[in-house]
Amino acid sequence: MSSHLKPTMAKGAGAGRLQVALKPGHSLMDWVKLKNKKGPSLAGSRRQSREPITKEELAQHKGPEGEIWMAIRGYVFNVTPYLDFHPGGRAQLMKGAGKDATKLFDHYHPWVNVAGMLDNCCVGKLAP
Ligand code: HEM
Repeated sequence: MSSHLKPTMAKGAGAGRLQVALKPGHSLMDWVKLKNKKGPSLAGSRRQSREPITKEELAQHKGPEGEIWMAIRGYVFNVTPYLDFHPGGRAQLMKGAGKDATKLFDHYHPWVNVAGMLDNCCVGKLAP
């Protein structure tokens, strides 16, 4: 095997990969189309509020019923519509439900542009 192929192999089929099979119609492209569709935002009940969100309010949105919220890098996102689109699966994403998941997020994929991918799901800023 030529050496330039090694990183792809390591990230792909090899051991330690936690990527799941997504349901049909739930690819990254499908998500981008859905989130960019004209219409109401995907932020859910609180609707991209200017009022910062406290840790207590965040903690009320951890399921199993209602919306699932998650704070990453200072912003709170309603990840409910994204659950079935997450390449790491629902269970992994749920680990951060109702809390500041920045550390978990950066542990698995610091390169993922959360603000770009979940812009339409942003509920507001996390209160300091
Ligand atoms: C508790 C929070 C989270 C955890 C524990 C988590 C975990 C994971 C895991 C285990 C994978 C599979 C990594 C692999 O390929 O082996 C993954 C992939 C991915 N996750 Fe998450 N994730 C979290 C939150 C998020 C959020 C909020 C987003 C939305 C922007 C996101 C977007 C992605 C993307 C795009 C991939 C594919 C990355 C790639 O293949 O380069 N994740 N995640």
